[in-house]
Amino acid sequence: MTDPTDPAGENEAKRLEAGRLLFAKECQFVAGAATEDMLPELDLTEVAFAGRSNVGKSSLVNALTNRNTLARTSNTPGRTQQINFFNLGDQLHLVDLPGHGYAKASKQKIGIWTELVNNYLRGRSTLRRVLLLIDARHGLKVTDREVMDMLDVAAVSYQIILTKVDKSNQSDVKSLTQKIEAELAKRPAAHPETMLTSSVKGIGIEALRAELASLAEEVG
Ligand SMILES: Nc1nc2c(ncn2[C@@H]2O[C@H](COP(=O)(O)OP(=O)(O)OP(=O)(O)O)[C@@H](O)[C@H]2O)c(=O)[nH]1
Ligand SMILES: [Mg+2]
Repeated sequence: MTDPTDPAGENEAKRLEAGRLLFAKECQFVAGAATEDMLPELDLTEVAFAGRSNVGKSSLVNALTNRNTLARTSNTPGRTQQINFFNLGDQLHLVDLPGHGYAKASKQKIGIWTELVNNYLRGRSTLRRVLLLIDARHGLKVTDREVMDMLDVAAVSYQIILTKVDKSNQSDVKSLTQKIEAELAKRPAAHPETMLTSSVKGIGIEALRAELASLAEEVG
């Protein structure tokens, strides 16, 4: 759709180029924190990938950075068991979180991860935005709304990212997006627009790179 404030699409082209440039930079694993005292220094702007187990957080980090094995992925919910930090070109930390909610792990382990993740999300001063990933087939679940409530209370900015859109038909994805936007509109703060992605098909990846580049640039 043509943006009336950018009829020739020049700003959009610039945004996409900034995304391409940022994500062409080297991306390196920095730290895996299983406890709060293992979190790295507060030296870079951070964007965190949150959401239920198996929603595709680690896959999205890999798709964005164009690396198959940077973040480990699996069919089994509960693959990521610590907070993994990746340094992208010394400009941004991409933060891959363990899943909220159901995972094939013990109750005790899930409790420990949930507390670690929630404390990170609520209390990290360099955390610029949380990408809350939602499986496009399933929509918002109780645990997602709990995370949204927590972030609203903590005044942390979050953006809904629908994942695995390759597995749904377009009209279902469209109506889910509208439903989510309507729900977001009732919440206390404004939230960036919901984005649609598929790590497998590469859908929405360029657009999300551009979005994250704009966050990396806004430091200061
Ligand atoms: N079809 C399809 N499958 C996907 C997509 N993204 C991820 N998957 C698959 O979904 C499964 C889970 O992906 P992960 O990236 O490990 O999910 P996660 O959210 O990191 O999971 P946890 O670390 O367990 O919380 C894997 O089998 C992926 O191959 C996608 O866009 N499309
Ligand atoms: Mg993972």
